[in-house]
Amino acid sequence: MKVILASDHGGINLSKEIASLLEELQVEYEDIGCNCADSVDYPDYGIPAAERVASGEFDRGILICGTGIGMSIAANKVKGIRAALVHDLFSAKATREHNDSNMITMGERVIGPGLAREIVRTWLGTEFEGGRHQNRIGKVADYENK
Ligand SMILES: O=C(CO)[C@H](O)[C@H](O)[C@H](O)COP(=O)(O)O
Repeated sequence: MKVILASDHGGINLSKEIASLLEELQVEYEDIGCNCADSVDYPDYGIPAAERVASGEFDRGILICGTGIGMSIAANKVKGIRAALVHDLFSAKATREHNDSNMITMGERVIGPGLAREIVRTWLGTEFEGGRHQNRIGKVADYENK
């Protein structure tokens, strides 16, 4: 599995934590930044990351900002992206099983690194259930393709 990782300045510390988790798990990943202390704009990182998931270059993406909300809004504008804002373990599992989410977003100002690491571990390790959920995400895709 190939994962793309991105953050704005509000998510930089958590992003480094998640990068080290991906290394521990031996997951192939690319960190596209921001890797900076300066204030930046989350769409400048979230949208390019989402485009690279939508194109098939990466299987999954992890986006981090202060709240996770800005990154979620931005990523979900990209056709083919199902980005879930996740701050608990139940949602991390459910959004893979039910939504086949291909990106998650988290907020460094919302949760600590221990929970964030468990969320990523759970999300990466959970399969989509298909069935009735396939019909539902299909309806979203149909709307997106109109
Ligand atoms: O978009 C966001 C809020 O939904 C992100 O959390 C940003 O990281 C946040 O807005 C950045 O805020 P700052 O005051 O410019 O650091």
